[in-house]
This record gives sequence, C-alpha cells and structure tokens, in this order.
Amino acid sequence: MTVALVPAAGRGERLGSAGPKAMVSLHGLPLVAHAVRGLLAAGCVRHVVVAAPVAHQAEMTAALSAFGPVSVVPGGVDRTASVHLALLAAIEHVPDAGIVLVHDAARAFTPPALVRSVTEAVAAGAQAVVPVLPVTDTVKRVDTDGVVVDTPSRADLRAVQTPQGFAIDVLRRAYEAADSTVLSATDDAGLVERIGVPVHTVPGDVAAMKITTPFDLAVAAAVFAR
Ligand SMILES: Nc1ccn([C@@H]2O[C@H](COP(=O)(O)OP(=O)(O)OP(=O)(O)O)[C@@H](O)[C@H]2O)c(=O)n1
Ligand SMILES: C[C@](O)(CO)[C@H](O)COP(=O)(O)O
Repeated sequence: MTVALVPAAGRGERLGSAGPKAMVSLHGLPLVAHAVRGLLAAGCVRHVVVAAPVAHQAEMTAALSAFGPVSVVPGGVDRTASVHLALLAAIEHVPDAGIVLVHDAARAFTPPALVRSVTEAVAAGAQAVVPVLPVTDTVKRVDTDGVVVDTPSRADLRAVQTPQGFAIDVLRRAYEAADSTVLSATDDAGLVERIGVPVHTVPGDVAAMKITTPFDLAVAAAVFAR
C-alpha cells in the first residue's frame, strides 16, 4: 500500500502571498487541494497526510475533507521537519504502508501518470526514486562574492521534482539519521543518499513545475486553465 506525504506548511515568502502558499487559490481550489486531488487521481495512493501551517490546520482540513482519505497534521519549522512529522503520522495511522511518496503542495498540477510512474518504480524494487528533467541552462558554481568557481558538465545534471518515492522503512531510517545529526535537506532523496541507499530516477514532467514565485503562479494559471 502507498501513502503520500504532502509538505504544505511553508509561508510562501518568495510568492509573497498574504497567507500560506498552499492555500492560494487557482481555478477555484487551493494549491494543496490540486496537489492532493492529483495524488488520489493516480489510483495507487491509499492515504494522504498533509503537513499544514499550525495556524491553518483547521482551514486546510476543511478544504481537503471532500477529496477522500486525507489527514492533516501540524507542520514544522522547515520542509524537512514538516515531512518528518507527516511521516511519523503516516507510520502511526497507516501501519501497513510499504511505499511512501513525498510531494510538494507547490507542485500542484503534477500529472497522475507521474505519480504512478514513481510508485511503480518503487514497487518494482527500487528503494528510492526521483523524477528528473535534463537541465537546459548552463549551471555555474559561484563563491560568496558571486564570482564563478567552475562550470559542472550539464550532461551530468538533472533538475529534481516530486513526488519522490521510497520504501517507507528507508525514508524512516533517513529521517532518523537526519534527526540525530540535526540535518536538513532541500529534498528527501538527499537524506536517503546520506544513509548510502542508491536513488534511482524516472523521467519527470514539465507539468510538475514548482510554484515558487509570482511568475510561476501566472504560468500555472495560464497553462492549467480548464
Ligand atoms: N516549514 C515548511 C516549509 C515548507 N514546506 C513545504 O515544502 C514545499 C516546498 O517548499 P517551498 O516551495 O519552498 O515553499 P515555501 O517554504 O512556502 O516557500 P518560500 O521558501 O518562498 O517561503 C511547499 O509545499 C511548502 O509548503 C513545509 O511543509 N514546511
Ligand atoms: C523537493 C524539491 O521540490 C525538489 O526539487 C525542492 O528541493 C523543494 O525546494 P524548496 O525551496 O523547499 O521549494
């Protein structure tokens, strides 16, 4: 059985919204509702645990209650903490879950086919799977003065999306290790890499774009108009 965790407790500072980014409405629904609906539409996700901003937990619960088997728990100080809290709730409430997906509320229009593709790769035996896209810009490393240090080969680079899928015990171990060393990471696979488990890739999808800035929101509004 597959359970999905949706970190949705961010403030959305780069978007500049008045309230939490996950509650910003697009085409009549908050972003988090689009994200949850997409996960459940894939047909392979049995339960979704959403990490909400503490002050907005009741509001988010009300917004998501119509979508199916969804629990809303309080989030943490950063994305890593929010995912960890959702993972602990999932282990408690869905003890027979073998696969866990972690999916940003901010990737609200992720196609259900991508959710299935990640889940199927884990079900086929990979312990950790991320969807990736080739990098189309040249990427440079810079120092603290903004001076270029080097130019990694673009051929080796990939932009990583969500949902990221894991054998649930692997993600639990990765978060336990992160907790004991007070580690944070910008994605979940990064923590899994640190415990030495190989992370596999599947092709991502441009429609799984992350809504971070006002420009991203405008793009999503135009592209996903229904
Ligand atoms: N304490 C936090 C911070 C972030 N997130 C979630 O992690 C995902 C990816 O984070 P991001 O897109 O950076 O959202 P924000 O943290 O809200 O954005 P910003 O950094 O601009 O404030 C989002 O769905 C966000 O809600 C979370 O659950 N808990
Ligand atoms: C998890 C993620 O979406 C993978 O690309 C990304 O790292 C989240 O970053 P954010 O700055 O917390 O939005």
